[in-house]
Amino acid sequence: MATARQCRDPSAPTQRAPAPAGIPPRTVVLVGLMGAGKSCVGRRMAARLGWPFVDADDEIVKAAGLCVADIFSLYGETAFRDCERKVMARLLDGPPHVLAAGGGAFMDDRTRALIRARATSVWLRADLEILVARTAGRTHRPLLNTGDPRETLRALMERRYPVYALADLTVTTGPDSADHTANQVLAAVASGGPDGAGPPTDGGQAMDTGRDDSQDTQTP
Ligand SMILES: Nc1ncnc2c1ncn2[C@@H]1O[C@H](COP(=O)(O)OP(=O)(O)O)[C@@H](O)[C@H]1O
Ligand SMILES: O=C(O)C1=C[C@@H](OP(=O)(O)O)[C@@H](O)[C@H](O)C1
Ligand SMILES: [Mg+2]
Repeated sequence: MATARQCRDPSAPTQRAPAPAGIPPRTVVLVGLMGAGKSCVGRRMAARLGWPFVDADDEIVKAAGLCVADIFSLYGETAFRDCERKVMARLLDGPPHVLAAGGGAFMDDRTRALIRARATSVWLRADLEILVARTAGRTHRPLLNTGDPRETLRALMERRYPVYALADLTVTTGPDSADHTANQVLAAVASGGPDGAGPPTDGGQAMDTGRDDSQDTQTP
C-alpha cells in the first residue's frame, strides 16, 4: 500500500529544553503553503511538548489506501478535499496534539470553521523563494507536478495568503532551522500572540513577521 512521504530531514529535533509554560491543552494546527515546513516543524513542536504529532496527509493516505498524488489523479481534487475534511474532523475531535494540515485544508470553508472552533491555528508564513527551494525536486505534491512550480506557488500565495491570515497566529519562517521555527511557534502559542493577549477570535495576530501584512483581496 502506498504511504505518504515522510519529512526527509534526517536530523532529530535538537532543542530538548522544556516547552514554554502556558501552552493551553488545545490542539495546535499548522497551516500554510506547501513547503512552509508544517510537517517538519510540527514534529519538532510535538517532541518538545511531549504531545502526539499527526500529519493530516498521512491520515488521508491511510484512510484512502492511496498516496495523495493517486487520489488526485484517480478521483480529483474535490474528492481529496472531502476526504481531508472528514479526516480533519476526526482528528480535531481527539485529545490535544500537534496537527500538520495539508496546505489546502484551511482554504475549505468547513474545514477552516472546524479548525477555528476546536484548535489554535498557526500560519507558517514563508516567502516564495523559501517555498520554491523547499519543494524543489519532490514529486509527492500533485499541484506542483504540472506547469512551473514557482508560478503555481506564486498564484497560490496570492489566492491563499489572505485566507491563511485568518489563522489565530502567524509565524514567519525564513532560512532559520526547523528547531528555531518550532521554538518560535511554541512561544507564540504560549503568549497567545505578540502582546500575550490570548488567541484572537476574529482574525489573527502576526508574530515575528517583519513584513507587510496587508492583503486586501480574497479569492475563493
Ligand atoms: N527551517 C525549516 N523549517 C521547516 N522545514 C525546513 C526547514 N529547512 C528545510 N526544511 C525542509 O523543507 C521541506 C518541506 O517541509 P515540510 O515540512 O514537508 O513542508 P509542508 O508540510 O509545509 O509542506 C522538508 O524537506 C524540510 O526538511
Ligand atoms: O496545498 C495543497 O493544496 C496541498 C498540500 C499538500 O500538503 P503539504 O502542504 O503538507 O505539502 C497535500 O495536502 C496536497 O498535495 C495538497
Ligand atoms: Mg506536510
